[in-house]
Amino acid sequence: EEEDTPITRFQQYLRFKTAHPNPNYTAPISFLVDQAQSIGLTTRTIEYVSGKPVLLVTWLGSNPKLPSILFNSHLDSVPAEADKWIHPPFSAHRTVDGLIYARGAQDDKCIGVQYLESIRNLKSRGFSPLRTVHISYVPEEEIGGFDGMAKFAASSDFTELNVGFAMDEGQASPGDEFRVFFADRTPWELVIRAEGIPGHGAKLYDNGAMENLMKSVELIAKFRETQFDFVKAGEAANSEVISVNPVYFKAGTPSNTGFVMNMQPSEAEAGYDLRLPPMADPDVMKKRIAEEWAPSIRNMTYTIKEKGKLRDHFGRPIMTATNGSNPWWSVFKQAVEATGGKLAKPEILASTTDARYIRTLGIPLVGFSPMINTPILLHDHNEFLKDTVFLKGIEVYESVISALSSFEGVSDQAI
Ligand SMILES: CSCC[C@H](NC=O)C(=O)O
Ligand SMILES: [Zn+2]
Ligand SMILES: [Zn+2]
Repeated sequence: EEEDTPITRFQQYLRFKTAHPNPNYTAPISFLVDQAQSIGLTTRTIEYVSGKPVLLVTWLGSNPKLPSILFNSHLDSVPAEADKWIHPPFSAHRTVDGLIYARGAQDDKCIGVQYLESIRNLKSRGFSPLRTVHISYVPEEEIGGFDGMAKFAASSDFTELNVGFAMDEGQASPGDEFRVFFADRTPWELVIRAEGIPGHGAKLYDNGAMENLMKSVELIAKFRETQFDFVKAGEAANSEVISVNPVYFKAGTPSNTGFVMNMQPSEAEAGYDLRLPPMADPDVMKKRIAEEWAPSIRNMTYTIKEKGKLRDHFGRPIMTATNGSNPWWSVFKQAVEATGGKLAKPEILASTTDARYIRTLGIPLVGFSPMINTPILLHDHNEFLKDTVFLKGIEVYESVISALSSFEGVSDQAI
C-alpha cells in the first residue's frame, strides 16, 4: 500500500489522463474534491459547458466582505508522444534522484496540488485567513480556455467572488530566481489567402495564386526576422516582440498519388500564429496585414481571429503593475522573500494563459509557478519536476497565501 504524502498525492493527480483531445475531467475533479473536503474546504462544481466542469474550492475568511484572493490552475494538459519519453507520461514515475516524470508535472498540476497542500499546512498550524481564499480548477486552457475560464470569468458566479487579487501559472526558472509574469501576449490566428488564374505548370505568367502567396510569405518572414533580431541582439526578450510563425501552408490540386504536378493552382493559403505583447499597437499590425501581407491588389484576402484583448475598456494595455502602485505586488514579493526566495525581473509570458480573462476584468494577476533550478519543459518530451522543488513550492505558497489573505488593504483604496 502506497503511503499518503504530498508527493504521492501529487503523483496521484499526475496520473489522471488529462491530455487533449480527450481530457478526463471527472476523475481529477473527484480527487481534488476529496482532498479539499479532507482539509475542511468547501467545494462547488459548475458546468458552463456540458462535460467541461470548473471546480471552485473555498476557504472562508473571517471578513468575507473584503475582496477575496483567487488561485487558478487548469485541469487539462497537452498531448504527449509516449514512445519518445523515458518514462510513460502518465506514470508519474519518481527516479532515485527524485525527478517525477509526467505530462503536466510543470504545466500546471504542480500548482494545483501545492495550493491545497499549503492550505492543509496553514490549517494544521491554526492559521485562519482574514480574506476569503478561492482556488479554481478550470478545463480547456491548453486550447484557449473558451469553454473554461472565458465562461467562468464572464459568469455572475465569478463576479460574486469579488476577487481583489489573483494568481495563475507561470513558468519554471533554470536559474535560482523565481520567475513572475505581469502580462501574457495576445494570440491572433492569421490566415492569408491568394487567388489567381490557374495555368499549365510549364507556363511563366504573373499573378498566379502561388506566386502571390509566396510574396507574402517572404514579406512575413522578413518581418519575423526583424523582430527576432531584437531578441538575438539582446535588446528585447522573446515575449516583448511580435512573433509570427507559419503553422500551415495549403495549396495544390490533389491527385491519387499526391498532387497534380503540372498545374499551377488557383488558390493558396497560409496560416500563422501571431502573438502581440501588450504594448503593441493592434491597428498598426492590422494595417501592415491589409497593405503588405495580404493586399487586394495581389488578389489576396485574410482573416484574423483575435483570441484575446490587448486593451482594457479604458484603452490601456492589459497588464498588472509590479511596483509600489500595486500594494498586492509588494505583499506577494515580501511573502516570497520571507521564504529565502528571490524574484527575477517581472516578465511578459511569451505564450498565453487563462490569466488574460481575469486581467481583462481589471483584476491584478501575477503568473507564478514556484520552480527554480528547473529546466523549462512545458509541452516538451520528458516533462518532470524534482520532488524537493515541488515541496519547496508548498512552503512558498504557505507564505504567499497567508500574507495575501491577511492583507488588510490600504485605507484610501477599496481593495
Ligand atoms: C488561443 S489561446 C492558446 C492558449 C495556449 N496556452 C498554452 O499553451 C497557447 O497557445 O499559448
Ligand atoms: Zn499551463
Ligand atoms: Zn500548457
